[in-house]
Amino acid sequence: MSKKDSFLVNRLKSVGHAYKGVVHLIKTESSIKIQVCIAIAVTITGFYFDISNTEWLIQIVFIGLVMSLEGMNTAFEHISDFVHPDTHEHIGRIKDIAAGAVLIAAVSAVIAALIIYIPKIF
Ligand SMILES: Nc1ncnc2c1ncn2[C@@H]1O[C@H](COP(=O)(O)OP(=O)(O)OP(=O)(O)O)[C@@H](O)[C@H]1O
Repeated sequence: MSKKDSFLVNRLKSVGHAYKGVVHLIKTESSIKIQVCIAIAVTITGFYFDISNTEWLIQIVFIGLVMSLEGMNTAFEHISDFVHPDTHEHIGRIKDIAAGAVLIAAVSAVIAALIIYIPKIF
């Protein structure tokens, strides 16, 4: 196998691992399931209100941002529970900060959605 082939094969394998991670996340995390439902609902709403290309871009970026941060938050929870299964102040803080990052993105996404849709509804 040439060097180029092995590079491509390795990239494909990495995508496969990442795909497995996404499937695991969706199967096991209730917050991600809710976020997928919200993503589907706002996508339907986007088509209904015929939002502009810029509004689609903002909506897609926020959906990706919230869901990818949720994935990182879950990864932090797994690492925390693995390295320190017992209750510890630092573990609690690490989990709170990771969850806080998701909250910041989610609040920003809600504000962006209000800016996009309120003028179209009223
Ligand atoms: N080992 C621990 N030590 C101290 N506090 C913890 C510990 N585990 C969890 N906590 C506290 O409980 C909160 C919830 O943690 P948990 O791991 O249950 O996440 P969660 O938000 O319920 O996420 P999920 O629904 O994905 O399980 C944390 O943000 C933290 O404040």
